[in-house]
Amino acid sequence: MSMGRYAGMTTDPDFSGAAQAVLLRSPRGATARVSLHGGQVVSWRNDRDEELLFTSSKAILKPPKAMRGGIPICFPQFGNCGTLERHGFARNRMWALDEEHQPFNHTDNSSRAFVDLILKPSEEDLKCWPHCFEFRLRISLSKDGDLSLVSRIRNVNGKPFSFSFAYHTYLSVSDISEVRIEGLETLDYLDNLSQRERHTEQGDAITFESEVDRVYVSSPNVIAVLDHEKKRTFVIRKDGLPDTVVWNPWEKKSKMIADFGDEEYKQTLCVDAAAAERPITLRPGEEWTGKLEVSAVPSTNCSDHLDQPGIM
Ligand SMILES: O=P(O)(O)OC[C@H]1O[C@@H](O)[C@H](O)[C@@H](O)[C@@H]1O
Repeated sequence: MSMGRYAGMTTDPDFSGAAQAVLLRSPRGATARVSLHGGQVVSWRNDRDEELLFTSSKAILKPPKAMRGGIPICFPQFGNCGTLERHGFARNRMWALDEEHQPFNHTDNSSRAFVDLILKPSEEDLKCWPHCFEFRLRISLSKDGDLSLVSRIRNVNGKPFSFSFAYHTYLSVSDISEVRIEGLETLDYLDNLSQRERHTEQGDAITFESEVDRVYVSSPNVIAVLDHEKKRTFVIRKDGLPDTVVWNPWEKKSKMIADFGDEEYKQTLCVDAAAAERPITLRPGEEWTGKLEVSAVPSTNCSDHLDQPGIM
């Protein structure tokens, strides 16, 4: 693996998974670990070394399946809406470092630690999803430790293809009953717990008392997840991704998931920037970009962050 051409990046000697991983370190000491298996962010820590993403104590760190936690990439299918394995194959594949290192024009890299990964379909992938693509993923940490993921998917096929997508983000929270989401009020959502029936959210911030599995459609590009007990707010910004998926398996479902602890539903909330309701279609030669940026800020300062409109 060539090092040094990626700012702030080294191989990760501490990662106990079987796949190779890299460690990003921001100038102020925040870190992110990225596994080449799945192109998955498996850890994100602030400059006080507090972990901000959830990893299950029962997570299986060995391929072929994605580890339970961090940020698995769902592509080319979100959920079970299609013929592929749930959430598509990208999260279960080995990614490579992108040696071509193409410039991502919209990003100022001078103060970021970053790594570029690439996924191309294997012969096996093409048998179940016969579309040639190049998926470039840049994962970066800003000077202040904000985590960003930029995906660029190019159609290198002779025919159009369509896909759905999500950054399946397992946030670490103190206790799910102390958490609320602001920014999804009054929106329509598809309820995965009742055959994707369409409902409209009430006017209040979203809180949690039971299993939730919803696709909020056409959601705003900035939302906030407030953790009252930790006095921490995650500010989630997205671009190119119309929907937000909110998932917590709660008590009964947790017990049915082999690589998830019975009580761990209390310590995590999945909030995914996604293109889930309507697929994205790319004509030959076209490229799509979908961005996610997550900041973790003390709740008292979060209004400053919510006022900042742009992403990356
Ligand atoms: O267990 P998996 O395949 O990682 O999926 C976890 C969950 O991911 C969520 O995004 C889906 O909305 C849920 O329906 C699903 O159960």
